[in-house]
Amino acid sequence: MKIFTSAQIHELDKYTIEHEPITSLNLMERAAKALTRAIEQEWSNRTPVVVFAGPGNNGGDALAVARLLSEDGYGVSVFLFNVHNKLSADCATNKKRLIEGKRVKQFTEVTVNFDPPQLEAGMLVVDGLFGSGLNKPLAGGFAAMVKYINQSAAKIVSIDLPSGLMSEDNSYNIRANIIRADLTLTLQQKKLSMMMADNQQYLGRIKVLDIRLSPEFIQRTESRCSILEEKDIRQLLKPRGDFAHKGSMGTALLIAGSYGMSGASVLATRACLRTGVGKVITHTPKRNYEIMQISVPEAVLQMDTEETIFSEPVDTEDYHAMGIGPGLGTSEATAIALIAQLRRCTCPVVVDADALNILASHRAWMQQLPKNLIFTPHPRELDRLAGITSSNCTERLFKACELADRLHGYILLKGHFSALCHPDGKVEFCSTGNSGMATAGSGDVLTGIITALLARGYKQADAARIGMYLHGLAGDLAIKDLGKESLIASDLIDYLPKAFLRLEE
Ligand SMILES: NC(=O)C1=CN([C@@H]2O[C@H](COP(=O)(O)OP(=O)(O)OC[C@H]3O[C@@H](n4cnc5c(N)ncnc54)[C@H](OP(=O)(O)O)[C@@H]3O)[C@@H](O)[C@H]2O)[C@@H](O)CC1
Ligand SMILES: Nc1ncnc2c1ncn2[C@@H]1O[C@H](COP(=O)(O)OP(=O)(O)O)[C@@H](O)[C@H]1O
Ligand SMILES: [K+]
Repeated sequence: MKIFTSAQIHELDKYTIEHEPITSLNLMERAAKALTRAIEQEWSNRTPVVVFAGPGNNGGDALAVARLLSEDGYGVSVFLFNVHNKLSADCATNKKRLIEGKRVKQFTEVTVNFDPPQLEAGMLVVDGLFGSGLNKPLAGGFAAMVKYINQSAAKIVSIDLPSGLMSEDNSYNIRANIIRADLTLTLQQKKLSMMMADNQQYLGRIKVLDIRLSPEFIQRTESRCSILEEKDIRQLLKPRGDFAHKGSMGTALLIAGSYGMSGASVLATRACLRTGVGKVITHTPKRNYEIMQISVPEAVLQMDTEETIFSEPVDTEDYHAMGIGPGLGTSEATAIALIAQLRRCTCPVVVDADALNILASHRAWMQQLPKNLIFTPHPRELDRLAGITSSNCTERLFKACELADRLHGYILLKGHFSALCHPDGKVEFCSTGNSGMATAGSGDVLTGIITALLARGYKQADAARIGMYLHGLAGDLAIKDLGKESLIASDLIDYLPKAFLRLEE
C-alpha cells in the first residue's frame, strides 16, 4: 500500500473528482457514509455525540457525519468553528444540509467566543477540526479546545487524522496541541505520521476506510513510502524446485556469539536453518563449541582461534551470504577483525547488533565499507551509528534514509513498523509483527532469516523485504497460540514453518 504525501492526497482527490463520475460533494458524502458506518459499528445510538467541525473539508466530513448519525437516531450536538468567516465550499454545503435536516439536537457556529460543552464519560467526541490540510501547529483557541477535549473522559474518534497531527513530519509540531484519539478513521490510506511510534499516543486504534479514490491515479503515482503487504511478499517468493539439493539452496556463514552470548549464535543459526537454506556454517569462539553442537546439530561449526571472542576474519569465497554481529561483543580485537571481515567479504552481508555498535564507535571505518550491505539496527543502534541525539521518530527515519544513501546500503530500522530504507531513498514499512516480539533475541532471529534468504539467492532488497515480513508473520502466528506476554525469541523460529505455509497457501 502506497503512502502518499498530503500534497499527493490532494491531487488524488482532485483527479478522482475530475476523472470519475463523482462530484467533490458526493465524494465527501461517500467518505461520510463510510465514517458513519465505522462509528456505528463501535457505538450504539444511545451514545451522546458531540461533533467538532473545522472550516475545511475535514469539517465538511464531520458535518455530514453529524447529519447521518442524527438520521440514525443518535443525539448529536455540533460545533462548527468558523472564526475567519470562511468555509470550504463543501463544508458550507454540508452546514446548509445539516441545518435544513433539522435533526441534530444542537448546532452552534462558533465565530468569536466559544462556550465549551460539558464532556463526560460515556459520550463520544467526533473530531473533524483539521485533517490533511493542516499546515501549521494548532495555537490559540484551537489549542485550548484540543486540550479541553483531551482532558475529558469522553471517547474520541478522529476523522482522517487526529486534529493537530501533520500527515508527514511532526518534528516541529506542538505536541500538547494534538488530539489524543481512541480511534482514528483514516481515509483511503495511512499517512506517514501514522507509522511513527511517538505518534501512537494520538492515534489510538487506526482503521483505514476505502473511499474508492481513483485506482488509476493510485497505481501510476510514485510514492516514496509504502507498506509491504502479504500480496507483495507472495509475489517475491521463489518456489523450491523438486530437484533442489543442499548444494543448490545456498550456503550461509554466520559470525556470531562470544562468551556469555552463545545464545545469540544459537538463535541466529536455528533461524537461518528454518529459512530453508541448504547449509549453515557458524563461526564462533571455541568456548561455544559444545553449546552449539548440542543446541543446533544441523549446523557446521567453524571455531575461532580465540576461546571467548571473534578475533580473525575468515574467507567468504565458499559462502553465498554472511550474517555478522549477534552476540559478538565489542572488544578491540573483535572490532579489528570485524572491519577486516567486512572489507574482504565477497558475498552479500547482513550487519547486526554488536557489529553495528562497533561501527558506531569507529565511524571513520564506515567509509571503507563495501556497497549493498544490509544493516539491521534497532532505534538505539541507529542513533549510535548515525550520531542522532533526538528521540524524534520521523527525524530518525530521515537519518536512516540519509545513511542508506551515504553507505549505498539498506538500513532496516527495526520497530513496530520496521522500515526498510533503500539506497535510492525509498522506504518500505513492514505490516507484520507485534509487541510480543519485544523480547531479547528477536533481532538475532531476524539476522538468521535474512542471511538465509540472501544465501538462497534473493537480492538484498528482496531478502530484507521477505525477511522482515516473515519474521513478523511468525510472531503474529505465534501469539495466536502463546499470547504476547510469554513469547520468547525461539518461538519465532518455531513458528517460521507456519509463516512459510501461510505464504505458500
Ligand atoms: N483527499 C481525500 O481523500 C478526501 C478528503 N476529505 C477530507 O478533506 C480533508 C482535507 O480537507 P482540506 O484540504 O480542506 O483541509 P482541512 O484539514 O479541513 O484543513 C483546512 C483548513 O484548515 C485551516 N488551517 C490549516 N492549518 C491550520 C491551523 N494550524 N490553525 C487554524 N487553521 C488551520 C486552513 O486554512 P488556511 O490556512 O488554508 O487559510 C483551512 O481552512 C481530509 O482530511 C478529509 O477529512 C474527504 O472529504 C473526501 C476525500
Ligand atoms: N512492538 C513491536 N512490534 C513489532 N515488532 C517488534 C516490536 N518490538 C520488537 N519487534 C521486533 O523484534 C525485533 C527486535 O530486535 P532487537 O531489538 O535487535 O532485539 P535483540 O537485540 O534482543 O535481538 C525487531 O525485528 C523488531 O522489529
Ligand atoms: K480530524
